[in-house]
Amino acid sequence: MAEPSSSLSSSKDELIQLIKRLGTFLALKMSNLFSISLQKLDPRSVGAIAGLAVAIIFTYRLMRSPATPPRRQPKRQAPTTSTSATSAQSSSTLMPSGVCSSSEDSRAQNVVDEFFQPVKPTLGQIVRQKLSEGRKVTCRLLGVILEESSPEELQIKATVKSSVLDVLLEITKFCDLYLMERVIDDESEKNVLLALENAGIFTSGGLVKDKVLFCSTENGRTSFVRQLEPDWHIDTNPEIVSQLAEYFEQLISKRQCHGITVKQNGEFGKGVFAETDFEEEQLILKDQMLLGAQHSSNKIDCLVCSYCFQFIGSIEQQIGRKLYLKRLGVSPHSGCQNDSSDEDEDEDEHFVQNHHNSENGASSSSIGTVPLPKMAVESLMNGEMSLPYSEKFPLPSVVSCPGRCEEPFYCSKSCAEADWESFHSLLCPGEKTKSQSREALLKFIQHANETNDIFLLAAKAISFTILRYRKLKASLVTEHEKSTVPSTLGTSNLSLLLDAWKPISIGHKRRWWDCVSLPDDIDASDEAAFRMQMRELAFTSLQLLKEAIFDKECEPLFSLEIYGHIIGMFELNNLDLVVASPVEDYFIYIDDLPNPQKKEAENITRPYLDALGEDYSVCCEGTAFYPLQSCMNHSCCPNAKAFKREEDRDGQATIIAVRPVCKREEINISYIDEDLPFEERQALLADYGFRCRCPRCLEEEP
Ligand SMILES: C[S@@+](CC[C@H](N)C(=O)[O-])C[C@H]1O[C@@H](n2cnc3c(N)ncnc32)[C@H](O)[C@@H]1O
Repeated sequence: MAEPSSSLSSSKDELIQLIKRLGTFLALKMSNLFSISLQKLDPRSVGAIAGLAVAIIFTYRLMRSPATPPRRQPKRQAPTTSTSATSAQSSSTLMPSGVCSSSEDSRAQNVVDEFFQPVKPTLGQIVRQKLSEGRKVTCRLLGVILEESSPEELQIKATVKSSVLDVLLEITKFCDLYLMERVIDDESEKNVLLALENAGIFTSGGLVKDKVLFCSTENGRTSFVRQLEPDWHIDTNPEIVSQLAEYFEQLISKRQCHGITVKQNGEFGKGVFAETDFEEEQLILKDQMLLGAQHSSNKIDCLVCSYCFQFIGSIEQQIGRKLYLKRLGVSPHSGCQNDSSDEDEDEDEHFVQNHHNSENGASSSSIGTVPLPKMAVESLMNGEMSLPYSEKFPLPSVVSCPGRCEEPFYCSKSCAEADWESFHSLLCPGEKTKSQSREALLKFIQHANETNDIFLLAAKAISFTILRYRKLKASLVTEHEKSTVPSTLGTSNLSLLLDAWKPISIGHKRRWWDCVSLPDDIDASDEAAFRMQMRELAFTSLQLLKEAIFDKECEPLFSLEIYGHIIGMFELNNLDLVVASPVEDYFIYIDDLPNPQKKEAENITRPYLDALGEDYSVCCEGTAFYPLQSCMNHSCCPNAKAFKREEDRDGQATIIAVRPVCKREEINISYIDEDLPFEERQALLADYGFRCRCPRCLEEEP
């Protein structure tokens, strides 16, 4: 074994100093790294590893997900999202994709490496081991890759540390590496790029210039990291690491749920942990959704506020509207209508007949729907007719869209304004829209309704980010106008966009077409072609959206990569949005009345109940992304569940303890029906990209 060189001893001194300054955990981590390098590597490599070790001290393990999730058939049990769109499933048009990703190449390389395991591990193997097979790494430049330690120095020159070059090149071989730094001016950017170029990082290593990112603030770096979601981030500034946790602290304090915290769970990314003890059935968290949408097909059944998702109007309006739309034959997908005017006379006949039946105590509600005459339906809709005891179930009155489009309705002016400000102003096909083309918008909406309504939620995510970006920019302009400090405007558009994207960046993501579960009717041999079709479907949807709301300053948002990751985030994180219907409560109330009130009330309500048929009261159904709940990991023996109580009548997610939870315990929910047998559970969880190793699974594993 070669002797340590002098550069090695100075690196060793540097490490000893750092070990003294830092806590036991970090010291252990670093000394492990160092001891391997001392024993197995030649001096040059030892110097390189030691150089990187200085940086790794402040690494932050981020959002780690398994590199190659095992994929199985079938499926998630209750896909809250998207998944596969019907129009894209026809096997006759399936084409093999023939695509081989760079990550597949590097995986192949890994296998080869492992097969021919040399006696001494190579530098590549050690780096890989240290990064625990992480596939994406972000790293700051100052003090880690570069000799310089301040942005001011970069204005004059930039010098790549020779001691880290080998490790850096090694990382670029199997990881997606992004380098980032705060710079003061364009000259600094040029100096950095030149230094990296001269060091051969763009030629010998796999790095491209686009992956060297510059921002004008320290916060910008945090935003980059959030956006890129690396497995590892390497930094010299411990504040950056703590900033990454700050967002969740703010959310927790806003929701006034002080009993929890979000931190790395040490195995599979973020997790939610108890900060206090919880009793069985105690509320752990009420999480306000970040993005949510009612399913298109559910809009006929329930009229809800498009922002908070509570039922609106009145019991009469809920029933009348549903019967009215049913009469018109409105299809949730096409919005098409059948002319039913000729049938009115027949229906009057039915109504009389049915009314008699109900007076005789006969019920047809379980047999099928019995249509009502037009007038009876319309008088319910327009408030002329009121149902007995409906005043016991008051609902907020309906507020229309401020942009004067036909569709979203709200429970209050404040919800209407909040929706307008956050999402809808860009997506409104009404006359006051802020989109660039109402026609294009209508085409996008129609395409989503005909294929997959998850695209409507993805559009919300993009609109949300653009509108946030514009607000952030406007507030910067206002600040600049007030102050005499030189403006940083113009140099920081990307960092501003990343700030706007921050709330969405935190969700665990994979590309939709890579993680969407394979539908039952698609043969495993057609999987590649199916995934290709999903990608193409997303591409078409994105083009339509682009025509409607494209914004040059937010161009990165309109890439297929981002669009795919947004939808993939819904796939892996979303909860079903469920709000119970007050119509059900109403009919139960009538049924529970004592006689003779019950009989009198039923004489009026029975025809409506019969006309509604079996699905007389349907919940509001949709899908939503919840920022805190989405950090909860899965267990087949969970200590919590997402559960709507009687009083939870809006779109918030409610997480309840299912057994006593102790302080510092991780809060787990089950993503699937945990009563299923072991193999079925694992098959369903494969769609989330992991194999469960909770205590129950370990015990039940054959
Ligand atoms: C809803 S997210 C949970 C939060 C996630 N850990 C993060 O960092 O954002 C779901 C993802 O977390 C990971 N995950 C959750 N529970 C897990 C478990 N029991 N074992 C392994 N990975 C898990 C999987 O990658 C899954 O797709």
